[in-house]
Amino acid sequence: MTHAPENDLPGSAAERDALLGAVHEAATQVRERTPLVQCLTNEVTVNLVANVLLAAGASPAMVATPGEAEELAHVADAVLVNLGTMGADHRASIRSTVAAAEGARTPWVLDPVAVGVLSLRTRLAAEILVHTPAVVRGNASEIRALAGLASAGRGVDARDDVDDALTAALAVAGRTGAVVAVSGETDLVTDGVTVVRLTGGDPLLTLMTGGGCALGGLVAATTAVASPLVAAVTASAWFNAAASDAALVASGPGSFAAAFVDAVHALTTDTLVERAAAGLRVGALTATGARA
Ligand SMILES: Nc1ncnc2c1ncn2[C@@H]1O[C@H](COP(=O)(O)OP(=O)(O)OP(=O)(O)O)[C@@H](O)[C@H]1O
Ligand SMILES: Cc1ncsc1CCO
Ligand SMILES: [Mg+2]
Repeated sequence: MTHAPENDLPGSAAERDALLGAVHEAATQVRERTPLVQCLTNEVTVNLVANVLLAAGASPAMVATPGEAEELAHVADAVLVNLGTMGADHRASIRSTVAAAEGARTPWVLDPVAVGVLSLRTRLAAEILVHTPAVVRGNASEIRALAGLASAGRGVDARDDVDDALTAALAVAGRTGAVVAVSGETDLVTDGVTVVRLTGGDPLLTLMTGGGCALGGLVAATTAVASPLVAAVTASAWFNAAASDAALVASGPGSFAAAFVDAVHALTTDTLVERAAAGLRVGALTATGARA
């Protein structure tokens, strides 16, 4: 079932306050519990993903070799699966690891990099989506492609608008049971009923390779300590606030990347929630488009 974006109606102040409280608790728990996040990520951005996870307070493990990746999925607190580069070993590990994570009830997050552009990864994404991911996190073009809608995607970067992806996000959430998080100038997070939009951040995030990949990593870390919806909202808010802080001191994309990792680390949970409150809108849908 799909919904028109205009059927997404504003939520109450109480719902918004409850979500902000849950964001505070989730960020606190990431730092207190240091979740072990197994990352099957791409060769381009692996270092940034690990550094952002460490800066946030999580413990990354880039364990992606067939034969041991599925073993760690039983022990890890969460798993990130990123389709950015598609070597044969990576594909084999992804298949066995998502099955292991599902069996062990370890939450896992899919980042469907460039799905819709290339058929090998598009087929792999469809194949693994049946293994109950907690969150699917991608840009608007990727989420549209996952839903089987026409997408303007050409490479790893989005060519579609986040608001155009709401219908697609709802379709993917309905089909997989996952929370869907769409990143862009405004981020959108939905479980198929609640729709959260977050503004903030900085365009410099798009000139640093791996912004989306690292966001997927932080979403995964947070699924270890919070519900998938709260995890995706917390990670998005954390990125938006840290990017704004980093942009104040950076002189370009290179220094921004270093400043961004510093800002992820420096952000207090109180400040994170204050900044999230300034850029967060909560809405809800029902099957008929009426207020839930
Ligand atoms: N125009 C923008 N202004 C502010 N923040 C943005 C903008 N575009 C994207 N972002 C932020 O950048 C981060 C990464 O999102 P993006 O949509 O670029 O992911 P992606 O396309 O998957 O990136 P990647 O290149 O890592 O694959 C998110 O936190 C998002 O909110
Ligand atoms: C640039 C690039 N190419 C394959 S994966 C990747 C990182 C952004 O998704
Ligand atoms: Mg991406």
